[in-house]
Amino acid sequence: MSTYNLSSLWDKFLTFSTTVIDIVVIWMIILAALRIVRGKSSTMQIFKGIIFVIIVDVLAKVMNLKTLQFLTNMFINWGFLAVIIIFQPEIRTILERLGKSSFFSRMSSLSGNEKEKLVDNIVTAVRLLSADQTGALISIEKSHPLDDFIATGTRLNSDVTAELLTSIFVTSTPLHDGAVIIQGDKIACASAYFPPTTADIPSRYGSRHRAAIGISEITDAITIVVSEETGNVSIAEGGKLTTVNEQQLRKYLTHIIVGQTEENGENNDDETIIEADVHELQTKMDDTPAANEETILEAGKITAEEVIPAEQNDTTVSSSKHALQDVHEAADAAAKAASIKLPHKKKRPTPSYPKHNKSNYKQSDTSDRKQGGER
Ligand SMILES: Nc1ncnc2c1ncn2[C@@H]1O[C@H](COP(=O)(O)OP(=O)(O)OP(=O)(O)O)[C@@H](O)[C@H]1O
Repeated sequence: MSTYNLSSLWDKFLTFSTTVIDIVVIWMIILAALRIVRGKSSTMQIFKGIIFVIIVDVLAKVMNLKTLQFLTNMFINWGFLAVIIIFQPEIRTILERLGKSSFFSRMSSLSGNEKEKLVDNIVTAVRLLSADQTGALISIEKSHPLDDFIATGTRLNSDVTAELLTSIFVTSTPLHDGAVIIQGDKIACASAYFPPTTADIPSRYGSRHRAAIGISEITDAITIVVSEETGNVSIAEGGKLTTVNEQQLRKYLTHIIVGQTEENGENNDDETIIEADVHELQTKMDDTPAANEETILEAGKITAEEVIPAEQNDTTVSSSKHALQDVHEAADAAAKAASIKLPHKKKRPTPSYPKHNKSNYKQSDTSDRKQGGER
């Protein structure tokens, strides 16, 4: 084969490759833009309008329609400026994401076994925290680095184990306040501060849930919240909070971290968990239904004096070491039946607490300490 033929073949190959790269890049940009505008109906309409004009322009060129071509050209030339102005927030989001994304995120460097172990440890810890009604806030870093938030807490860089996670949130320990951040298979820090959301959310959600939603609005992290008040477990992602049970949590984390869906599960509702909003799932870890919406809506109107003192309940104070919790549960049940919402158990007046046995004193003390120690 002559040198001329070889060089012409090489030129053709180069032209073909650059055309393919060009098409792939444009396609990726369109996909990224679609992903961002999806769900925002007004932006989507404008986006569809632009695509329509581009199609008309191509057709006008193919069919050699001069006037139509002049009009679409005018629109495209000037429309470019208009698009930058109209899509300013979206363009900002794209650029921010490009800047923040770490292509080789810590999670992706873990082996399959390490990822499964990670899911297992998190789920076990959350189960224990939920059963104990110990409040917790755990964020799992995905592609957006959480270093800025880690800097607000106490650095740990320890392996993720269920034991360590549960110990961190024990209220008598110095690190329990704030959030734990998980990077890869390490607990990067505890006691981190997240900017709370300013969104209008139901009053039953306090600062812990606001912080979880807040971080999920500005990063792609998955944040798990365990409510101290109810033991409910929720996942905050993309500005949405969804209450989940243990099975749903495991399935969701497996889907996100290991990257696969459990095939044998009868309940194939990952998408529901991702898409459902705050009102939809109200399942406690043990599948006990949570308080109903009306009860919760009353929350703001209840004063400490309206708490039903433990002694007035029919319930006999249990001699078990969970006596205080039994009393709270009985009081909550009575209040729920009467369609009222009790304040958080920490805020109930002292007469609510039985003072009969040692364990009750212990828990009462912890409760007081907690109140003093909280931000
Ligand atoms: N901005 C924040 N960043 C990190 N952690 C926070 C933030 N705000 C509150 N917290 C944590 O949440 C705790 C207070 O939770 P609070 O009771 O107000 O919220 P909640 O949403 O009602 O949760 P719960 O159902 O557990 O009571 C704080 O002690 C702290 O540990």
